[in-house]
Parts: sequence; C-alpha cells; structure tokens
Amino acid sequence: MGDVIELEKLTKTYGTRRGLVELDLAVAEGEVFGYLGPNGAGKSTTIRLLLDLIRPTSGRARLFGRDPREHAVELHRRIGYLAGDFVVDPRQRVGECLTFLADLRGGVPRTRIEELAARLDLDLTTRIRALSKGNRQKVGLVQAFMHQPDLLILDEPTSGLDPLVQQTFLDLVREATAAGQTVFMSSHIMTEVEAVADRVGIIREGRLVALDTVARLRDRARHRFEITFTGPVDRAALAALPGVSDLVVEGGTARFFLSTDPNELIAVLARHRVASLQASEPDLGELFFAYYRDTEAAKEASRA
Ligand SMILES: Nc1ncnc2c1ncn2[C@@H]1O[C@H](COP(=O)(O)OP(=O)(O)OP(=O)(O)O)[C@@H](O)[C@H]1O
Repeated sequence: MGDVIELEKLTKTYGTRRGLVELDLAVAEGEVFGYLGPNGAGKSTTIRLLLDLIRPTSGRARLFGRDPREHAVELHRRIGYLAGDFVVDPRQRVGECLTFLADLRGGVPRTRIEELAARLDLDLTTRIRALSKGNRQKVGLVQAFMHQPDLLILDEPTSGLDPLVQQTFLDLVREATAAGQTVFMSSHIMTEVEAVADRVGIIREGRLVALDTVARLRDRARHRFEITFTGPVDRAALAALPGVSDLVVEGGTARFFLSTDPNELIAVLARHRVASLQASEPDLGELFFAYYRDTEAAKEASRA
C-alpha cells in the first residue's frame, strides 16, 4: 500500500508569524492518523495546505501522489473534509444542505444521508440557523463521510459533540478504515485520538515534536495516581518503587506519577487498606512532557 499523504519540509509563514515549520510526514493508505497539538500549534495550517486552501511558503505536499494545486478538482472528489470552522448557508434546511453538497460530489444515495443523520441524531428538517453548535458539527460530519471518500481530513471533528455522539463518530471512523479509507484527524484531545488512531503526530509551535504509534507514545507517558489510605501512608515503600516521581503525601492521601507498569505498586497496596484509588490517563501535556524528557535524556546520553 502506498502513502496517501506525503509532506516534505512543508513550511508556511504568515508574514513574520510562523504557521508550520519544515513538516515531513507520510500517512499510509488505510491508516488513521491523529494530529495532536494545543491551540495555535499549526494543525489547521497543515490541513489547509493539504487541501490547497492556502499555499506553502516552501516545501511540498502530495496527496495520492499528486500536487494538491494542479489536481485540486480530481483530489477533492476523493476527499471528505470537515473544516474546523465548518460554515454552510444558515437559511437552508439540513436535508437540503446535505443534498446540495452531495450533488456537488456527484450524488449520494438519500438512504446514506438518512442513515448517517439518524445515527448522529440529526434532524434533517431543521433550518441550519436554528441548530446548536454541536448539531451544526453533525452536519459537517455527515457531509464529510456521506460519499465514502478515499481520504477523510477532519479538523477537530468532535468539537462541540456530546460524549454519546463522540462515540458514534469513532464508530464511523472505524467503519471507514474497515472499508479501506484513510483518515487524517486533528484534535487536542488525546483520548479520542488514541481510541481510533494507528499513529499520532504531536505538533507544537509549528514543529512536529513526536511521531509514533499510540501504544509507544503512551508507554512513555507518566500516569498520575491519587491514593487515599485508611491508615497512615507508607511513604518509604511508595518512594522506593521504580518509576515513581513527584510523590506528595497529605494526610492519608498520596499523589505521584508512575512511568512503569503498576505491578509493583499493586504489591505495595496489597499490604495496606486503600479507601480510594484514582489513576488518570496521561493528558496531552503529560505526553509532551514525557516526550521531551525522553528526547532530552537521549541527547544527554549521546553527548556523554
Ligand atoms: N491567516 C493567518 N494569518 C496570520 N497568522 C495565522 C493565520 N492563520 C494561522 N495563523 C497563525 O499560525 C499559527 C498556527 O495556527 P493554526 O490555526 O494552524 O493552529 P491550530 O493548531 O489549528 O490551532 P487551533 O487548535 O487553535 O485551531 C498560529 O500562531 C496562528 O496565529
């Protein structure tokens, strides 16, 4: 299988402001690629460059081996795109709007639109202007998925959706990949990306700072624990555990990070009575931190 997206030193500056700096990236056919980064990192800039909505300052992008500028019409037929700021005519009814967009793409069976709308709990008879932000986002999702494009490019697809609808969205992504479609989705929420993505790229200040499988990135991250004991905290035993850092004990509660598997922690806990235990998944900030810590440590080691 070839690469559907190939980016080489793709760079965009807005006047003197950096948008994207020398991005090298390849996304394979059938892959779900999660593109993560905080606000202003350069996610939308990358996506707009892919679609030829803006032009690169230097470097190049290829979609299906083709230049997005020269082959825009042909490429756009093969792409389902959800913009971060999806806007449609507010006077139209949802059904009219979707049929109009479907016709632009050479037609989509009415049953496909109805099925997607039903799954997302979207009323086709409502006028766009009367929709909440979340329901507008659903219109954006239906129009991106409805023609079963080879490549889905989704900019913050779950923004404004409630958790139930987010799950439906993830199902749609899984079905798309089962059908051989490729998905490139941006997000600033790690959990939704890790649920479906094969690989994740993390972008910060216009630069790709991490690129790996979800499993390997998560292994690098530290998990945060908060454990309340019914008796006194065995601080020494916790501090001696491999992978424990930033241990803070307050009353009967211990808070710390763990960067290894929890087996030895569980062995310590088994010797005490635990009133409550919370283990949180590493958030994006944690992941950045873990990544930088490792790369800095690797650089130090290679210097030594
Ligand atoms: N049209 C523009 N003119 C000037 N600067 C811009 C323009 N568009 C984006 N930028 C700048 O480029 C940088 C990257 O912005 P971009 O919108 O790509 O980030 P993002 O990762 O999509 O963030 P968000 O999650 O907030 O949408 C930011 O510093 C932003 O201010």
